[in-house]
Amino acid sequence: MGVLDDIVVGVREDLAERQAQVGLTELQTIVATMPAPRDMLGPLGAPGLSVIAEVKRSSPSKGALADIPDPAALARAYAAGGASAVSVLTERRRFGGDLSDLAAVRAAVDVGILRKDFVVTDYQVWETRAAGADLVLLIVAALSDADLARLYALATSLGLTVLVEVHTAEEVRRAVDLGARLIGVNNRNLHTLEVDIAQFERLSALIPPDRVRVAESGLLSVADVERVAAAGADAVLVGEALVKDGDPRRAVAQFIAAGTAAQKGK
Ligand SMILES: O=P(O)(O)OC[C@@H](O)[C@@H](O)c1c[nH]c2ccccc12
Repeated sequence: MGVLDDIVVGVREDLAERQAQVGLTELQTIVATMPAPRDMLGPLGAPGLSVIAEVKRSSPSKGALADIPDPAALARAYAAGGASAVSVLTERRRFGGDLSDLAAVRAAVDVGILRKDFVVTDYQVWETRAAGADLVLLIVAALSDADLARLYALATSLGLTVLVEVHTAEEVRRAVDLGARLIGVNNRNLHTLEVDIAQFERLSALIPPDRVRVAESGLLSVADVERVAAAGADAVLVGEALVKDGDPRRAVAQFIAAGTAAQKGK
């Protein structure tokens, strides 16, 4: 089994526990009382490079990255630096995240929030919406076409913006056929955990220009951000470089400025 399949097994076990605590009907009742999620395609597709800044404690590839005792404080720094959205990892076993991190971030910032997890069931989509997220990640490599289409339709009907994640040309085709408006190229192969920023450069050209393009993972320096911005990225999704930086607010602002200049220089 690749790493991705392994992770999904654990995710399904944890999910069964949460589902035993809070039923689907209860989630639906909560959602019915909530305001609509924020529009995210507008801000992410706007001129200039957008940053989606991630709250990430650890990862299967790198192990522990940062303790992050106060996710809300980190999210506030990201927003102050100009991040268009904050991504919150809610997977527990490998990434050290939790839905309570998302709730804390929701209470702290007014920018968009992406729930970053391995969503494979309808229940998780409702859970994402009930937690106050505006965006949800769907990973093409983890889903059949039928599941991908069903989860995409459900998320969209709940007002969520879906970030559809791809890593190969075939997955780009599946995302485009689905009608995905927001497509993220993960530079990390989730089966082997290998990272190659050139993956964005290769696949970006296959994504129609009317879609919003996100470069994800492995962007560690200003030069990395400039490279993907010049290759057509509308937004970048960054975790490690920001959680390890002593001044995340400055780091976000610097990525936005450098990436925006690199887009113009194309
Ligand atoms: O920490 P990095 O290399 O900047 O990566 C952030 C983000 O792209 C990464 O966390 C990620 C992208 N897609 C995922 C899917 C599941 C878990 C994690 C991810």
